[in-house]
Amino acid sequence: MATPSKIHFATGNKKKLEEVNAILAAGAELPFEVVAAKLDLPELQGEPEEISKEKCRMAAKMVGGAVMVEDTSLCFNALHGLPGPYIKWFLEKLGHDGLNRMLAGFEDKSAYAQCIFSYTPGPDTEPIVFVGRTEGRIVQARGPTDFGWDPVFLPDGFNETYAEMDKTTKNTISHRYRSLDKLRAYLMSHAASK
Ligand SMILES: O=P(O)(O)OP(=O)(O)OP(=O)(O)OC[C@H]1O[C@@H](n2cnc3c(O)ncnc32)[C@H](O)[C@@H]1O
Ligand SMILES: [Mg+2]
Repeated sequence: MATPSKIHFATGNKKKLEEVNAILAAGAELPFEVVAAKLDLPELQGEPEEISKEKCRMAAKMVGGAVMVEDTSLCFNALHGLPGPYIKWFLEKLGHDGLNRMLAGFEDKSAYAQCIFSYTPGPDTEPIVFVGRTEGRIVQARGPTDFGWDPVFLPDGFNETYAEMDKTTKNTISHRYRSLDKLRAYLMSHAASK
């Protein structure tokens, strides 16, 4: 189905919205407009791709139009991918220090951040999924604490945590950038030619 002129980004997270806007603004001019829909969507459980699609279907019903949603996981390799989609609660209950302590008994501190965008042009269409990953490791918290687990995630190839680095740098290497870039390419290639 052709890309509509207006797509709702359904999220309750202001920081995600800021990054999505910044990432999209840094690229080519878009043939569609992204508008924020502050919906309080349930935190579903299950496999990440299924969670994301179901959330997208629910949001599309609520807004009655085209929707994109996004879910972010933080996966520790020593724990076979956990906390994964449950990172929100682990962070809330344990804090940055607790996330480090979870890995205290393991030599392997490697982790990856994963972002899944789902998009649907409307409530009656099956959502499609775009996955982006950034590899790194878990370190003691460094940098500003205004966005989730940014202070404890050190992306591979960098000496600064997500929290310490420039926003513009994070937005060219992040899990969010990598999945949103795929969604953007899809939307651009499906835009009706004028
Ligand atoms: O309404 P939604 O879009 O679901 O927003 P949310 O805050 O509930 O977000 P998630 O369900 O995706 O949960 C992911 C958790 O990881 C945090 N998070 C998401 N993206 C992040 C990023 O790029 N850096 C650090 N923390 C992030 C976020 O604050 C949550 O605690
Ligand atoms: Mg959520």
